[in-house]
Amino acid sequence: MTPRLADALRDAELIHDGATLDAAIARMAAEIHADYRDDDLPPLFVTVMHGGLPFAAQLAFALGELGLDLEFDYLHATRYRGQTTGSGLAWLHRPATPMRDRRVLLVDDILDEGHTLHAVTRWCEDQNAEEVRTAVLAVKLHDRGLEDIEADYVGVEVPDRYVFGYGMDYHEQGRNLPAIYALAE
Ligand SMILES: O=P(O)(O)OC[C@H]1O[C@H](OP(=O)(O)OP(=O)(O)O)[C@H](O)[C@@H]1O
Ligand code: HPA
Repeated sequence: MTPRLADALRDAELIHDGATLDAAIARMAAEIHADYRDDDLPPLFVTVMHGGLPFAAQLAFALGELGLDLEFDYLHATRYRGQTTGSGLAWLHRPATPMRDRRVLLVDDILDEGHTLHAVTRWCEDQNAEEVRTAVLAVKLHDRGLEDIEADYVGVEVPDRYVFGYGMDYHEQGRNLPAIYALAE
């Protein structure tokens, strides 16, 4: 039987509340705006589904308020598939927009071991993107990650525990919680 979100939430620890995440996203938007505002073309803003969706939406509105236009696309690559440990990466959807000579900004919820961002960054580079940058809402603190994988824009840090909320799932539940929680240990 699928574990229930309500049971997990009862014992979970609140790691970052909504106000903290809003502030982190506003700061990231200011950094991104400063880096892209002089470009002729808008950045190709690629949401990594499913987890990146809520963060990407908030970040896109924050950038719109600052006056930075974006061209949207998305990809879906998953290695957790509703589980709490990762395995091989499966591509479920690749972006359709030609990337040649574009500045691509990949937007995801979490950088954990780094395999997902590494693979999707490499794929965009193989499409001859001019540049590929990454924005993640959360980075997990541990030393199991791929070497040399760092996001260009980071919202918050989370402890080395399974976290959920703000896009991240607990057995495909809880993605629309407006805060980040850690499962009880
Ligand atoms: O750094 P990593 O260890 O590779 O983990 C990070 C990835 O894992 C999650 O995706 P998931 O595979 O759960 O797919 P989902 O977004 O559809 O839930 C998350 O959204 C990141 O894309
Ligand atoms: O801690 C996590 N929570 C949710 N999804 C994830 N994908 C990688 N790590 C995590």
